[in-house]
Amino acid sequence: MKYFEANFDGLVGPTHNYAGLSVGNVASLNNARNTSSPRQAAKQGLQKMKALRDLGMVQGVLAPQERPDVYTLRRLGFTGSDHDIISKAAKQAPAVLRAVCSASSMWTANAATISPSADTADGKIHFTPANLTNKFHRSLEPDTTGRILQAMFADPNHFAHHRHLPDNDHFGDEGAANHTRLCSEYGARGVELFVFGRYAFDASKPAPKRFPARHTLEACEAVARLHGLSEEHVVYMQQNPDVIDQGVFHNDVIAVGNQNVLFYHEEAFVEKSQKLAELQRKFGSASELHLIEVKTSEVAVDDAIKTYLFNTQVITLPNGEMAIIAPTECRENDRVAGYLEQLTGRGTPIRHVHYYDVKQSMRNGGGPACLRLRVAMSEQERQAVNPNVLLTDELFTTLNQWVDKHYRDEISEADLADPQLLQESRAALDELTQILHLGSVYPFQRG
Ligand SMILES: NCCC[C@H](NC(=O)CCC(=O)O)C(=O)O
Repeated sequence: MKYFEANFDGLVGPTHNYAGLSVGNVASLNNARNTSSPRQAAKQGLQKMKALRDLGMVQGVLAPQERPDVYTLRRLGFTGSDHDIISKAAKQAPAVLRAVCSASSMWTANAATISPSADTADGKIHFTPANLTNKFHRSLEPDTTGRILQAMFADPNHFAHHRHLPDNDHFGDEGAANHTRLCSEYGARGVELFVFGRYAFDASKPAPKRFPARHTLEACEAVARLHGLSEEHVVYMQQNPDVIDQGVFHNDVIAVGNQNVLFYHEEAFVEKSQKLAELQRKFGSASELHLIEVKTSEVAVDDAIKTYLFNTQVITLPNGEMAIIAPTECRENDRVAGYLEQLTGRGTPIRHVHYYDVKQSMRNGGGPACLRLRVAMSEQERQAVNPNVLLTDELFTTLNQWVDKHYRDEISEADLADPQLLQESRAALDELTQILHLGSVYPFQRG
């Protein structure tokens, strides 16, 4: 049977803005309070999705969330009509209003962790939404994410959905941004590499000092248990606390893998050689595992963070060759562009580099890899996916028209206080659930 990897990209929501919400994420803080363009952001995302589809990939769309989140404002004591609540929050708690307006669900690498059927005990694809506890604005995502994933992957014969882990920093879970599956081919059992920032229950272990480690070992272990993975096919690696302190808030800012390739920076991991040897052993010898290590002398951590060299997608094209999908920031940096140029000629499976402009997302610290959730699947499993979320030329046109109809050109901080934004957002999402046949996944549709 044919197996492949599908990418589900987050459609950027109508409230996309720069609120400086993510301490430890350098781009988010540097661009705080700048004016954003939701329309341009959504279109840049759609262009990348279309480009991957044109390369012959299976590409899907993951719907955004309802924002501003007035339900959370109600829980925080704001009362009255939705209009009143937003006005009061704008006056009394502007920082809270900014957080509940975030379109951060666009970074679907943080939506969930997914284990394909070849790896799980019951032969189903398993999904666990990430609880994203470390950032308030992101902790509002998991319930709706879970509903959207269930509406996309509904067939219980093929798909198993778990509830997100307990909402507490001890089980901080950032989803697939810290999870990499290595395998000889997509349909064969793989090794699932879980990367964490700290130990929740052992203060004697290394941890960053300046910026938070969002994801714990204990969260990784819980997800591996829920998904029915075998110990012999799982590796846990700790992120180097020093690079977290430089702004590597997720592993996908410093490493990316696909099939038999792991592309990572020299400084990415704690106990690197020992852990890579374990990975090598668990990977087995069905095919060669390519460990492509980028030295600090080739690209410094700082340049990797600025350009998102590792927040690239490494994809396998239909002809079996691999391509890197990079943000244009990589092409604009001489060192990084030079590195990528020579990489394609080095005899590794990576043969091509393609650059795309996702600047609206990059300014909040989200590159091409942050924008996508990967699901390795068989043709039979693909048949069980809600067909309306898979990108076609027609859906691409429909979604661009939908963006043109509903999205603002610009959003500044003051616009977040405009209650009209909630009405616009709900009207857009109501139409979107019809386009994507998702049913009533949003709180405003559920009464
Ligand atoms: N995987 C990339 C995630 C980027 C995301 N940025 C943000 O939420 C920034 C939002 C803002 O500052 O407006 C984060 O840090 O989790």
